Amino acid sequence: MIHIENLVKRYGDLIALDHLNLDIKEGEIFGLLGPNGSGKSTAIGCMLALLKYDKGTIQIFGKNMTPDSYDIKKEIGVVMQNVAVFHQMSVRENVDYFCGLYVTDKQKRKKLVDEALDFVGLTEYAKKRPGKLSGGLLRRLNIACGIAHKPKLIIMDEPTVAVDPQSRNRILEGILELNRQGSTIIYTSHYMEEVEQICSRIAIIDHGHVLATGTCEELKNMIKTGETITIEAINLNPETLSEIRTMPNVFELTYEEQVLKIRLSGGKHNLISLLKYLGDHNISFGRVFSELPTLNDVFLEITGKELRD
Ligand SMILES: Nc1ncnc2c1ncn2[C@@H]1O[C@H](COP(=O)(O)OP(=O)(O)OP(=O)(O)O)[C@@H](O)[C@H]1O
Repeated sequence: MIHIENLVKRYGDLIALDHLNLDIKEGEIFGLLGPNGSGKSTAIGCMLALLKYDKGTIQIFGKNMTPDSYDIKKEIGVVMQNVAVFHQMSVRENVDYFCGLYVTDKQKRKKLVDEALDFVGLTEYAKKRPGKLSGGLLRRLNIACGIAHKPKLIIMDEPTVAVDPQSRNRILEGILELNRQGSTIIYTSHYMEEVEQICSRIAIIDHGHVLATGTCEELKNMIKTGETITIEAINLNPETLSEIRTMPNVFELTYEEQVLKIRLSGGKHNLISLLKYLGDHNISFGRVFSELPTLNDVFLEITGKELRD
């Protein structure tokens, strides 16, 4: 559905996209995951031909995307990071206006607008002005405006930023439903939990470059970390730390602010062995956590820094 090859975009001296390559298939919810400033919004702007780029090609539905590719654009729905609605119009009039850019038949549009309002749970607010809506409801209105014309491809740029948990869940559920109804979705976020929850495939990007692509499982299998064990323990001495470091499967150990963090490369019964070691050496400890790898671990291993930074 989308093929992006060697995309380069500069803002003056800054290289925002550095030979970005992406292939997105029909039916996917494709996550673009990267920290702030990694180039997600710029990539979207280029895909939509809203930004000029310096090098590379972008094909959507098998055709080159250009600013006047109206046949392609009418099949795309966009939900941008910043809420863009008209405050002097009602909720319903806003959705009707944006839907009207694609659908001229009034009867057909009425049905689509009703469906979109119902879909985002704003039917009861239809006559209200956007200024009367909470932040979460405003985001839902932004989504209704972008999807009412039932596009084949929906591009969402961080639609849940600064949204309360209830609206966030509603938005994520809505995205899954849109996908079930047949839309392919591109979803950008720096929240790894969201991406993990809804995306069928993910590209991790940093500095305008794709670092890894795959399903969540595939990405986690690319890294050495199989398990991370965290133990609260006070005043561990260097001898203890070096003994733990030599235990089977341990490949990294840190001890900061009385918290011991051990990364292990797979293996079984790691936690039991560690607790036995602490017990045998009369070392008292507080809370203990064992975690399977997250997308943050994938990012950390590839870049050496946290996704949350
Ligand atoms: N109009 C602009 N002029 C100059 N630099 C820009 C412009 N827009 C973005 N940048 C820079 O390009 C880089 C990529 O930014 P971009 O907004 O695409 O990243 P992002 O991953 O979408 O981040 P965020 O989640 O914060 O929106 C950043 O270094 C950013 O400061």
